[in-house]
Parts: sequence; structure tokens; C-alpha cells
Amino acid sequence: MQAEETLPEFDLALLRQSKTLGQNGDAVVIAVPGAMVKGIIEAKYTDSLMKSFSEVLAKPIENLIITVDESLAWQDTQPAATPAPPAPPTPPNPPAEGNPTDGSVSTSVATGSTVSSETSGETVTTVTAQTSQPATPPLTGTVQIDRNTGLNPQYTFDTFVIGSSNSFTAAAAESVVVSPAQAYNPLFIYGGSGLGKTHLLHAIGNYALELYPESKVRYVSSEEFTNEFINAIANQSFPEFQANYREVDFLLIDDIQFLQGKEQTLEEFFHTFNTLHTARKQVVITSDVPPKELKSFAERIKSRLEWGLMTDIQPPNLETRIAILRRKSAQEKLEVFDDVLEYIASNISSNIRELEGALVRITAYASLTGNSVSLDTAKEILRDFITSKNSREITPKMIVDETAKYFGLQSEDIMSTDRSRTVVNSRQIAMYLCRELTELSLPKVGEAFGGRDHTTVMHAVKKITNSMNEDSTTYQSVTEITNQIRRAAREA
Ligand SMILES: Nc1ncnc2c1ncn2[C@@H]1O[C@H](COP(=O)(O)OP(=O)(O)OP(=O)(O)O)[C@@H](O)[C@H]1O
Repeated sequence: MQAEETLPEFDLALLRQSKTLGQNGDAVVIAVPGAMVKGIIEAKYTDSLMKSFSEVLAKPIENLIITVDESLAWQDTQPAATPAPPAPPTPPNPPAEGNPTDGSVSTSVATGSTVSSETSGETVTTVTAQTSQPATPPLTGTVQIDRNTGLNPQYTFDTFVIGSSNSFTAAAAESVVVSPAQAYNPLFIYGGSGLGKTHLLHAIGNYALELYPESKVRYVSSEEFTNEFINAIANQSFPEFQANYREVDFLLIDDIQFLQGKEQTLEEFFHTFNTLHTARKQVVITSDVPPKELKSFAERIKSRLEWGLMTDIQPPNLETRIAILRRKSAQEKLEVFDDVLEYIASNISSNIRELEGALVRITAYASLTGNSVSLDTAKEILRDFITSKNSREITPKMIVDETAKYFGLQSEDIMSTDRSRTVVNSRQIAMYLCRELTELSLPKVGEAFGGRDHTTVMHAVKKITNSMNEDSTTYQSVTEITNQIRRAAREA
């Protein structure tokens, strides 16, 4: 690549899996682990790779042959804790002259400054590069959702950490932006709670607007889609509703399982989908289960959802969890010791939202006390936060009951529409804890609090996250209530 050119870290992570195989006349042959990475390289990097190879080999390279080698499985590495200082990427090593497929040269195609380090006795190579301006981190701060697109600018590909549990899905997500409405339409992403589905959906939308600024992108949660549909019928504004969803280039629908049992909305979704698909517009859908497990969805709808590519996200392994924590703390400019990050990552394994919750606790403590947190202190802070294997599942009811008890209220007060200060604060803390300690999505938490909108829950989560950093009373209340809830779950 050209020295002045920089690659987004997300692409570097994908390219890191590729190898230069050899050179034949004016062609260089590289191998990549899958068709999606091939598509991304072809669309975005062919010219710059050929230019780079020409410079390194000191002869014109006119062709880049990209082969797929599925044995180039994803290797989890621990990326650098913070983005490296801007450094010009170095060109790839020269490929061997001769038989392009003899595999004699095995060089990562990814360019960038390379740093070797020892992990578990194995040398791993971390490729770093100047990244594009990192987005404001999702941990704290105000969320500014774009009204027209529904997109959260904080969720981008650059803030998404790739590991073996999500690399295929991440490549698929980028592919549908690079080549919209081609091979993977719809793209159907499924997986457990808090594993990054919503993040990827927004990243697709944000990247689509970056590549095609004139395109129309719409992100919508299934709950919002349902509400807008109901309102459109009630207000006789159905044509506007239809135009809003049927005249877009990218439709991104989150948590489709929420439409289970809502027959009319499902029917409307079906027609919206058909219109967009026929017009060759990209549709991306997320769900907690694969299409065939979507209860009460008609067969014709399920089969449509299976037309394109279905891909799942698995819980991240230890290395990826550490990498995510490092990325989050680097974005937030937080100084958290490595052993503390490793402790959090080793003890929270299934939900990234919970990982973030633990990091919030640690950093709130550090910001309130003005001290860095040692491993021993972290263990103490997180003692009750980290789930014991024998615990019963934590339910919204447990959270509401314990929160009410702590503030000397009745559980009914929290569920009521009372707007007095103490009740609002308690309700917001209970919502925050529901999001952190249960698998429930934002709409589901809203439902558990008597049918409140998911944006109310989102606001509560942000508010409590922020005030934990600024106000020791909130920090203390949240910590003590969590401890009580954990205890209640253990003793139940
Ligand atoms: N690979 C990743 N890299 C960085 N952050 C991640 C990654 N995966 C998840 N996260 C973060 O974890 C949090 C939860 O992710 P997200 O909301 O996308 O999960 P989800 O799968 O949509 O969950 P749910 O089904 O409960 O809505 C977000 O703050 C997101 O930014």
C-alpha cells in the first residue's frame, strides 16, 4: 500500500488473515479465508495492493489473483491496547518468484507497522495502523441518535473488535455495504444478548452513509416499527409510513423476534421486505434466534428470511474479551491495569454488556476516589458483581423488589407513573440494573416496566452510567443494590 495510505483497523483485522502466495509474471497471488473477505479486498484494495506490490518488487504488477483458502482460520491475537501513533504502513514482503501456488511464501497481506509479542509461549503479530478518528465511545456520554436514519454514530466498524466468535459475521456486515443487495440479501444476524448485533447493524448504516452519502438508510428496532405501524393506522398516515420504509436503500431491522405474535405488523413487514428485495435494496435483520425458531412467524416469512445469508455471533473468547475491554478503556482514555482487565474478562464470559458494566464500576470508583484500581481493589469492587455459578437467574422482579427496598419504597411505586424525584431515580437505577444484569433487550426491559418505550430505558441507562462517574451516592446505591440482588439470587 502507499505509505501515506492508512487502513481502517476493522479492515486490517480482516486482511490480517490473508497470505501472499507467490508471483507469476505480472500477477501476484494472494489467499484469503473466505468469499466475503475476497469481495472486500476486490472492491476496496485491488489497486492499492497492486501498486504496493509493484513498488516492493520494482516491476509492474498488473494483476492481483485472489484465491479462497478456508484453512486460513481466524487466529485470535491481542490487539494493541491503544491505537498506535500514526505511522506509515510498510508494504507487504515481496512474494516469491515462480509457482504462485507453491505456498513457499507465507506473508500477511495486511500492511501497517507490525509488533511482535509473546502470548502463551506463541509469537503473535499485532498489526497496527493509523485509524480513522475514533468515534466517541459508547460507554458514557449522551447518545445522539440521528432522527432521519435512527443511527447511533458511536457504533461503527472501527469501534467493533473482531475475534474468532464474530469475524465471519463482521466480514458479512462489511460486505453488504461494499456490495449492497447482491449475494447476501437479506443478511440475517442472530445470537445471544449483548454480543454486538445492534452494534453491527448501526455500523452497517454508518458505513453505508460514508460510502454512499446520497443513500437512504433507516435503522429501526422491531418495537419502533410496530409502534409506528400502529400510529400510522390510527392517524391515517399509512402512505408516509410506507414511504419511510419502502423507499430506502438500506433497511436495518433490530430484534425481529419482537414481532412474534404481532400478525398485522408481520404482514406489513413481509410486504416491506418484498418491495425492497424486488427493488434490489439491502435488508439486514437481527434476532436472538435463527429464522426457523421464530415462533408464530408464517412459513412464507421465515423462508424469505432464509433467502440470503444467515450468520450467528457467538460469545467472545477470553482474548477477544480482553481486547474489547482494552479498546473500550483506550477510547475512554481510562487507565485500567492489565491484570484488572484480565480479571474482568476471565470472570464475565457470556455478555459484553456485562463486561462493560464491570468496567464502568471500576472506572467510576477510580474517578470518585482519584486512585487507580489495583487488582485486589477490583476484586473487592466486583465481589458481588461477578455471578456465582450456583445463582438463580436474576429477573426484573428481583431487581425492582431490591431497588424498592433499598430506597424504602414499594415495588408498585417503581412500576407506577409517579414522577417524584426519588421514584424516578429508583426506577432509572432499576432499569439500568435490568439492562446490566439480565439478558433483556431495551424493548423487553421497557415491557417489564409496564410497557415503557425503549428510548426511556436507553435514557435511564445513560443517565445512571454517567452519574455513577460523577456522584458517589449513585455509585454507592448501584453497588449496594447489585450486591443485594446477587445475594438474593444466590440464596433463593
Ligand atoms: N466485538 C465488539 N467490539 C466492541 N464492542 C462490542 C462488541 N460486541 C459488543 N460490543 C458492545 O457490547 C454492548 C452490547 O452490544 P449490542 O447492544 O450490540 O448487543 P446485542 O447483541 O444487540 O444485544 P441485544 O440482543 O440484547 O440487544 C454494546 O455497547 C456494544 O458496543
